[in-house]
Amino acid sequence: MLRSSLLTLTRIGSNRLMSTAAKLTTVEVNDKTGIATLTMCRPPVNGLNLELLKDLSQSIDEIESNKSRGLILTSSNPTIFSAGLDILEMYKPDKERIRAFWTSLQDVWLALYGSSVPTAAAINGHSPAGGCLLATSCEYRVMLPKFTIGLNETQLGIVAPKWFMSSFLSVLPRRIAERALNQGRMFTTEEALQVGLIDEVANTKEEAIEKCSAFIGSFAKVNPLARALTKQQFRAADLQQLENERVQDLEKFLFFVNQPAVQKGLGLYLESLKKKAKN
Ligand SMILES: CCCCCCCC/C=C\CC(=O)SCCNC(=O)CCNC(=O)[C@H](O)C(C)(C)COP(=O)(O)OP(=O)(O)OC[C@H]1O[C@@H](n2cnc3c(N)ncnc32)[C@H](O)[C@@H]1OP(=O)(O)O
Repeated sequence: MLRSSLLTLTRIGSNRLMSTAAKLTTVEVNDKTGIATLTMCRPPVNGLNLELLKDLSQSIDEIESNKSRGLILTSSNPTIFSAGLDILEMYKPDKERIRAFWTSLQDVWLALYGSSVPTAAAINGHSPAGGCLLATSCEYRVMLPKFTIGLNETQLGIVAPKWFMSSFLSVLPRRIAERALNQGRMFTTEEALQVGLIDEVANTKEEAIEKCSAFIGSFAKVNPLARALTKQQFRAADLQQLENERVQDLEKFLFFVNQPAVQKGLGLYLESLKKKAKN
């Protein structure tokens, strides 16, 4: 039975819907294909805060242990896949909470990038920074037109850690990845397709999910264990590097984020977002 004690399970047509009590994510398993759709639903912008990250971890673990045939990551917001890390977690942070926050982000990345099941992202909205990290941790990306995706950290005066770069580099040629990261470049859907940051464009979320399902279905005749071990061998060095350096990575993040100049930059950026929202 596809559920844990923290999950409720409902049936919608041929799909089983599992959702966490807090409902920051839902997991819907298609009974015909066996593919799980993991949907982020944290209004207003799917900002990755501690609770959403914990939910994501739990849902990925569920999908992994329930032997779903694949995982499709998407958003319930019609214009935003994820706005990336919730800046409020990093601005004037609480000492204990920010440790748990960063550790949970590491957990999500390790689980998603290292997942044994085929993964795809149906990017149905903007996907900056941490949103791009989630999308590039998947094996395949289908995006809707007129949105943007990229690692814009340098634009915010912050530095993407090595493992963000690993995900980016698993998708893009090194020269393009390096330049885009240095510039903090956000790509339009069309540009992302051109450089290979995404694999396909779809006109609707449903079409994006179909295309992701078709990608996952392309492994139907491949031995699942051989496929999973092959994927993990490709990703082993990146995963091992973070496993080995988890504590140092956390300390580096804490040191960096607590620098007065970084706090000032984050404050100004938050203000500019709020001003933009008011206009
Ligand atoms: C070596 C170790 C060092 C480690 C250093 C740290 C590394 C950190 C790594 C990753 C960084 C990140 O992920 S930082 C987050 C980056 N994200 C962004 O820059 C996106 C910012 N948001 C936007 O561009 C837009 O909001 C949007 C395109 C995503 C959506 O636009 P839309 O017009 O639809 O919505 P609004 O802009 O009006 O926003 C609504 C509402 O949400 C608030 N908001 C938006 N994004 C964030 C966010 N990331 N965190 C917190 N809050 C966010 C925005 O302020 C509005 O709030 P109010 O309604 O209260 O005004």
